[in-house]
Amino acid sequence: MAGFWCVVPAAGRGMRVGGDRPKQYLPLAGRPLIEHTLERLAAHSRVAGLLVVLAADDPLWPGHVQLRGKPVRTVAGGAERSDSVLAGLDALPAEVAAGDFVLVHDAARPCVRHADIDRLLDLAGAADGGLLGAPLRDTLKRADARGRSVATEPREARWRAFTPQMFRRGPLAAALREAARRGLAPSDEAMAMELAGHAPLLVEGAEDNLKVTTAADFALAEFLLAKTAGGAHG
Ligand SMILES: Nc1ccn([C@@H]2O[C@H](COP(=O)(O)OP(=O)(O)OP(=O)(O)O)[C@@H](O)[C@H]2O)c(=O)n1
Ligand SMILES: C[C@](O)(CO)[C@H](O)COP(=O)(O)O
Repeated sequence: MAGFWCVVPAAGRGMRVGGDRPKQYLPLAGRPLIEHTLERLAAHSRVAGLLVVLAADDPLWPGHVQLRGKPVRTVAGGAERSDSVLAGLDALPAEVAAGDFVLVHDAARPCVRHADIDRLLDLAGAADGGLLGAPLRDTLKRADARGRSVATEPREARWRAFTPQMFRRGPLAAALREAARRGLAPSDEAMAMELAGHAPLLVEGAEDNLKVTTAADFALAEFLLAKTAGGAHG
Protein backbone atom coordinates (compact mmCIF):
# COMPACT_ATOMS: atom_id res chain seq x y z
CA MET A 1 0.00 0.00 0.00
CA ALA A 2 1.52 3.29 -1.11
CA GLY A 3 1.15 5.84 1.61
CA PHE A 4 -0.85 5.88 4.81
CA TRP A 5 -4.55 6.48 5.33
CA CYS A 6 -5.42 8.90 8.12
CA VAL A 7 -8.55 8.68 10.26
CA VAL A 8 -9.63 12.20 11.25
CA PRO A 9 -11.95 12.30 14.27
CA ALA A 10 -14.26 15.29 13.62
CA ALA A 11 -17.50 14.23 15.31
CA GLY A 12 -17.12 16.26 18.49
CA ARG A 13 -19.40 19.09 19.58
CA GLY A 14 -16.74 21.59 20.66
CA MET A 15 -18.57 22.32 23.92
CA ARG A 16 -15.54 24.04 25.50
CA VAL A 17 -15.51 26.61 22.69
CA GLY A 18 -19.18 27.36 23.15
CA GLY A 19 -19.76 28.41 19.55
CA ASP A 20 -22.96 28.29 17.52
CA ARG A 21 -21.71 25.13 15.78
CA PRO A 22 -19.07 22.47 16.46
CA LYS A 23 -15.62 24.06 16.62
CA GLN A 24 -14.32 22.19 13.57
CA TYR A 25 -16.71 24.27 11.43
CA LEU A 26 -15.95 27.64 13.03
CA PRO A 27 -13.85 30.07 10.96
CA LEU A 28 -10.08 30.07 11.30
CA ALA A 29 -8.18 32.45 9.00
CA GLY A 30 -11.31 32.79 6.88
CA ARG A 31 -12.01 29.05 6.41
CA PRO A 32 -13.58 26.34 8.59
CA LEU A 33 -11.03 24.91 10.99
CA ILE A 34 -11.48 21.40 9.58
CA GLU A 35 -10.46 22.52 6.09
CA HIS A 36 -7.04 23.62 7.34
CA THR A 37 -6.44 20.28 9.02
CA LEU A 38 -7.58 18.23 6.03
CA GLU A 39 -5.51 20.37 3.67
CA ARG A 40 -2.45 19.99 5.91
CA LEU A 41 -2.84 16.21 5.96
CA ALA A 42 -3.69 15.80 2.26
CA ALA A 43 -0.64 17.92 1.34
CA HIS A 44 1.69 15.41 2.97
CA SER A 45 3.25 13.21 0.28
CA ARG A 46 3.01 10.04 2.40
CA VAL A 47 -0.71 10.40 3.21
CA ALA A 48 -2.75 8.20 0.86
CA GLY A 49 -6.27 9.19 1.88
CA LEU A 50 -8.43 10.68 4.62
CA LEU A 51 -11.31 8.99 6.47
CA VAL A 52 -13.16 11.87 8.15
CA VAL A 53 -15.42 10.86 11.03
CA LEU A 54 -18.40 13.23 11.36
CA ALA A 55 -21.31 13.51 13.74
CA ALA A 56 -24.31 11.70 12.28
CA ASP A 57 -26.30 14.96 12.06
CA ASP A 58 -23.51 17.01 10.47
CA PRO A 59 -24.76 18.38 7.16
CA LEU A 60 -21.71 20.61 7.09
CA TRP A 61 -19.30 18.46 5.19
CA PRO A 62 -19.63 16.79 1.80
CA GLY A 63 -19.41 13.04 1.38
CA HIS A 64 -16.87 11.44 -0.89
CA VAL A 65 -14.55 14.06 -2.37
CA GLN A 66 -10.95 14.45 -3.44
CA LEU A 67 -8.44 16.76 -1.81
CA ARG A 68 -5.08 17.38 -3.54
CA GLY A 69 -5.75 14.24 -5.54
CA LYS A 70 -6.24 12.15 -2.37
CA PRO A 71 -9.52 10.32 -1.67
CA VAL A 72 -11.55 11.71 1.23
CA ARG A 73 -14.20 9.43 2.68
CA THR A 74 -16.62 10.12 5.52
CA VAL A 75 -18.39 8.01 8.13
CA ALA A 76 -20.59 8.76 11.15
CA GLY A 77 -18.84 8.84 14.52
CA GLY A 78 -20.02 8.00 18.00
CA ALA A 79 -20.59 9.40 21.47
CA GLU A 80 -16.94 9.17 22.51
CA ARG A 81 -13.83 10.02 20.51
CA SER A 82 -12.76 6.38 20.80
CA ASP A 83 -16.09 5.29 19.24
CA SER A 84 -15.47 7.70 16.37
CA VAL A 85 -11.95 6.42 15.79
CA LEU A 86 -13.19 2.82 15.72
CA ALA A 87 -15.92 3.78 13.23
CA GLY A 88 -13.24 5.39 11.09
CA LEU A 89 -11.01 2.31 11.21
CA ASP A 90 -13.93 0.07 10.25
CA ALA A 91 -14.76 2.35 7.30
CA LEU A 92 -11.26 2.32 5.78
CA PRO A 93 -11.01 0.84 2.28
CA ALA A 94 -10.35 -2.89 2.01
CA GLU A 95 -6.93 -2.06 0.51
CA VAL A 96 -5.82 -1.10 4.04
CA ALA A 97 -4.84 -4.45 5.49
CA ALA A 98 -5.05 -5.33 9.19
CA GLY A 99 -1.26 -5.17 9.38
CA ASP A 100 -0.99 -1.78 7.69
CA PHE A 101 -0.21 1.30 9.74
CA VAL A 102 -2.84 4.01 9.86
CA LEU A 103 -2.63 7.51 11.27
CA VAL A 104 -5.22 9.08 13.56
CA HIS A 105 -5.20 12.89 13.73
CA ASP A 106 -7.64 15.24 15.45
CA ALA A 107 -9.56 17.60 13.18
CA ALA A 108 -8.92 20.12 15.98
CA ARG A 109 -5.16 20.13 15.33
CA PRO A 110 -4.64 22.19 12.13
CA CYS A 111 -1.01 23.21 12.73
CA VAL A 112 0.72 19.84 12.66
CA ARG A 113 4.11 20.00 10.91
CA HIS A 114 4.94 17.69 8.02
CA ALA A 115 8.39 17.12 9.52
CA ASP A 116 6.74 15.78 12.68
CA ILE A 117 4.51 13.49 10.64
CA ASP A 118 7.62 12.20 8.85
CA ARG A 119 9.39 11.60 12.16
CA LEU A 120 6.38 9.69 13.49
CA LEU A 121 6.07 7.59 10.33
CA ASP A 122 9.75 6.69 10.42
CA LEU A 123 10.28 6.10 14.13
CA ALA A 124 6.90 4.69 15.21
CA GLY A 125 6.76 2.59 12.05
CA ALA A 126 9.96 0.89 13.14
CA ALA A 127 8.67 0.44 16.69
CA ASP A 128 5.26 -1.04 15.85
CA GLY A 129 3.33 2.12 16.64
CA GLY A 130 3.53 5.36 18.53
CA LEU A 131 2.42 8.94 18.92
CA LEU A 132 3.65 12.49 18.73
CA GLY A 133 4.06 14.26 22.05
CA ALA A 134 6.30 16.51 24.11
CA PRO A 135 7.86 16.11 27.55
CA LEU A 136 6.25 18.27 30.24
CA ARG A 137 8.33 21.40 30.66
CA ASP A 138 6.38 23.12 33.44
CA THR A 139 5.98 22.26 37.08
CA LEU A 140 2.78 20.23 37.54
CA LYS A 141 0.36 21.08 40.34
CA ARG A 142 -2.59 19.19 41.73
CA ALA A 143 -5.53 21.49 42.55
CA ASP A 144 -8.22 21.04 45.18
CA ALA A 145 -11.91 21.80 44.57
CA ARG A 146 -11.25 25.44 45.45
CA GLY A 147 -8.48 25.86 42.90
CA ARG A 148 -5.63 25.79 45.37
CA SER A 149 -2.40 23.93 44.80
CA VAL A 150 -2.26 21.05 47.22
CA ALA A 151 0.62 19.09 45.73
CA THR A 152 3.37 19.22 43.18
CA GLU A 153 3.21 16.19 40.95
CA PRO A 154 6.30 14.43 39.60
CA ARG A 155 7.23 15.80 36.19
CA GLU A 156 9.91 13.29 35.26
CA ALA A 157 8.91 10.93 32.45
CA ARG A 158 5.62 12.81 31.93
CA TRP A 159 4.67 13.71 28.36
CA ARG A 160 1.80 15.54 26.73
CA ALA A 161 0.17 13.38 24.07
CA PHE A 162 -0.54 14.89 20.66
CA THR A 163 -1.76 13.48 17.37
CA PRO A 164 -1.11 12.01 14.84
CA GLN A 165 -0.87 8.66 16.50
CA MET A 166 0.03 5.66 14.38
CA PHE A 167 -0.84 2.00 14.84
CA ARG A 168 -1.60 -1.04 12.72
CA ARG A 169 -5.27 -1.09 11.70
CA GLY A 170 -6.14 -4.53 13.10
CA PRO A 171 -4.49 -4.29 16.52
CA LEU A 172 -5.79 -0.75 17.09
CA ALA A 173 -9.36 -1.71 16.17
CA ALA A 174 -9.13 -4.77 18.42
CA ALA A 175 -7.79 -2.68 21.30
CA LEU A 176 -10.57 -0.11 20.89
CA ARG A 177 -13.22 -2.85 20.71
CA GLU A 178 -11.86 -4.48 23.86
CA ALA A 179 -11.81 -1.16 25.70
CA ALA A 180 -15.43 -0.52 24.69
CA ARG A 181 -16.38 -4.05 25.81
CA ARG A 182 -14.92 -3.15 29.22
CA GLY A 183 -16.95 0.06 29.27
CA LEU A 184 -13.86 2.23 28.79
CA ALA A 185 -13.44 5.23 26.48
CA PRO A 186 -9.68 5.70 26.00
CA SER A 187 -8.79 9.37 25.57
CA ASP A 188 -6.37 8.49 22.80
CA GLU A 189 -5.31 5.52 20.67
CA ALA A 190 -2.13 5.03 22.70
CA MET A 191 -4.21 4.47 25.83
CA ALA A 192 -6.22 1.77 24.08
CA MET A 193 -2.97 0.10 23.02
CA GLU A 194 -1.51 0.42 26.54
CA LEU A 195 -4.64 -1.25 27.93
CA ALA A 196 -4.00 -4.06 25.44
CA GLY A 197 -0.46 -4.48 26.80
CA HIS A 198 1.51 -2.48 24.24
CA ALA A 199 4.01 0.33 24.95
CA PRO A 200 3.69 2.85 22.10
CA LEU A 201 6.77 4.87 21.18
CA LEU A 202 6.69 8.54 22.17
CA VAL A 203 8.04 10.68 19.33
CA GLU A 204 8.85 14.26 20.29
CA GLY A 205 7.05 16.80 18.13
CA ALA A 206 6.77 20.59 18.02
CA GLU A 207 4.79 22.18 20.82
CA ASP A 208 2.87 24.28 18.27
CA ASN A 209 0.79 21.22 17.30
CA LEU A 210 -2.06 23.00 19.06
CA LYS A 211 -5.39 21.30 19.75
CA VAL A 212 -8.01 24.04 19.33
CA THR A 213 -10.08 23.53 22.51
CA THR A 214 -11.34 26.93 23.71
CA ALA A 215 -12.37 30.14 21.93
CA ALA A 216 -9.05 31.73 22.90
CA ASP A 217 -7.19 29.05 20.91
CA PHE A 218 -8.44 30.37 17.57
CA ALA A 219 -6.21 33.46 17.61
CA LEU A 220 -3.17 31.37 18.55
CA ALA A 221 -4.03 28.78 15.91
CA GLU A 222 -4.23 31.52 13.25
CA PHE A 223 -0.74 32.71 14.22
CA LEU A 224 0.64 29.16 14.25
CA LEU A 225 -0.98 28.30 10.93
CA ALA A 226 0.97 31.13 9.30
CA LYS A 227 4.13 30.10 11.16
CA THR A 228 3.90 26.52 9.90
CA ALA A 229 2.37 27.47 6.54
CA GLY A 230 2.30 24.62 4.05
CA GLY A 231 3.10 22.25 6.87
CA ALA A 232 6.54 21.70 5.40
CA HIS A 233 8.50 23.71 7.97
CA GLY A 234 10.35 21.33 10.24
N1 LIG B 1 -17.32 11.77 20.10
C1 LIG B 1 -16.27 12.44 19.58
C2 LIG B 1 -15.56 13.41 20.36
C3 LIG B 1 -14.50 14.09 19.79
N2 LIG B 1 -14.16 13.81 18.50
C4 LIG B 1 -13.05 14.53 17.86
O1 LIG B 1 -11.85 14.32 18.58
C5 LIG B 1 -10.99 15.46 18.44
C6 LIG B 1 -10.42 15.91 19.80
O2 LIG B 1 -11.49 16.04 20.71
P1 LIG B 1 -11.82 17.41 21.48
O3 LIG B 1 -10.75 18.42 21.26
O4 LIG B 1 -12.17 17.05 22.87
O5 LIG B 1 -13.11 17.92 20.70
P2 LIG B 1 -14.61 17.99 21.25
O6 LIG B 1 -15.00 16.69 21.88
O7 LIG B 1 -15.44 18.50 20.12
O8 LIG B 1 -14.48 19.12 22.37
P3 LIG B 1 -15.37 19.31 23.68
O9 LIG B 1 -14.89 18.26 24.66
O10 LIG B 1 -15.03 20.71 24.11
O11 LIG B 1 -16.81 19.13 23.28
C7 LIG B 1 -11.83 16.56 17.79
O12 LIG B 1 -11.40 16.77 16.45
C8 LIG B 1 -13.25 16.04 17.87
O13 LIG B 1 -14.06 16.46 16.77
C9 LIG B 1 -14.83 12.85 17.74
O14 LIG B 1 -14.50 12.60 16.57
N3 LIG B 1 -15.88 12.18 18.31
C1 LIG C 1 -6.25 12.65 21.49
C2 LIG C 1 -5.75 13.89 22.15
O1 LIG C 1 -5.61 14.94 21.20
C3 LIG C 1 -4.43 13.61 22.80
O2 LIG C 1 -4.01 14.73 23.54
C4 LIG C 1 -6.76 14.43 23.22
O3 LIG C 1 -6.93 13.51 24.26
C5 LIG C 1 -8.13 14.70 22.57
O4 LIG C 1 -8.80 15.68 23.32
P1 LIG C 1 -9.91 15.30 24.39
O5 LIG C 1 -10.32 16.59 25.00
O6 LIG C 1 -9.22 14.37 25.33
O7 LIG C 1 -11.02 14.61 23.63
